[in-house]
Amino acid sequence: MTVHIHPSIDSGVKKGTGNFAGGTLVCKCADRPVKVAIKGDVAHNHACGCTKCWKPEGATFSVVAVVPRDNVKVLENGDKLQIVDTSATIQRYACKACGTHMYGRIENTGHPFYGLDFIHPELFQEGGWAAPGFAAFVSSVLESGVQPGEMDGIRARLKELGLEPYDCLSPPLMDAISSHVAKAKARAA
Ligand SMILES: N[C@@H](CCC(=O)N[C@@H](CSCO)C(=O)NCC(=O)O)C(=O)O
Ligand SMILES: [Zn+2]
Ligand SMILES: [Zn+2]
Repeated sequence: MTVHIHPSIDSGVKKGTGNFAGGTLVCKCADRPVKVAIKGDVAHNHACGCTKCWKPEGATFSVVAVVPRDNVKVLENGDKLQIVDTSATIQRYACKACGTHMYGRIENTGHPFYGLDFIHPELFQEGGWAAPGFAAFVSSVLESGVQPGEMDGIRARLKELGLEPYDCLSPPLMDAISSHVAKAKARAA
């Protein structure tokens, strides 16, 4: 059986150019699409199996990356944006008309990833952004209706695509989170 992960990587992960200067994210609306300008390339691009990240129709995973929040600017039709879940750590700004998440922002200044916004690079009207490098929250796809018996095939396909599967974030990102927590604890002691 064919395992579908995400339309932008199902036929292979396309390498970034290494010098992507940024571009414009565009939602799916034919009328008055929301446009968001991003300066510079994305970092920590990954496939995410969590239930909160936006996935295009039929995808099992999202593809999501981070950029500095100061590099994100709503260009057009920002009146169509609304926060999906104001209680979530990542406040995802989605188009009210088509549901596409345009960027996700962390407002908690104490969060390890404060200062970084989450975006979906497939929404760039330009190509060449840094490719996804791993898969995160893989076991979480079970929360979206994937059957346990499908997990071996999903993990095997992710490996085949060169996206090492993790059930949380990648080791470098988990290390960054724990280092941040350790420093915060040391400061408070
Ligand atoms: N099993 C849960 C996991 C959700 C989760 O913790 N998602 C991560 C990663 S999102 C980008 O990689 C997270 O940081 N979430 C914070 C938030 O979404 O606000 C599920 O699947 O829902
Ligand atoms: Zn839209
Ligand atoms: Zn996610």
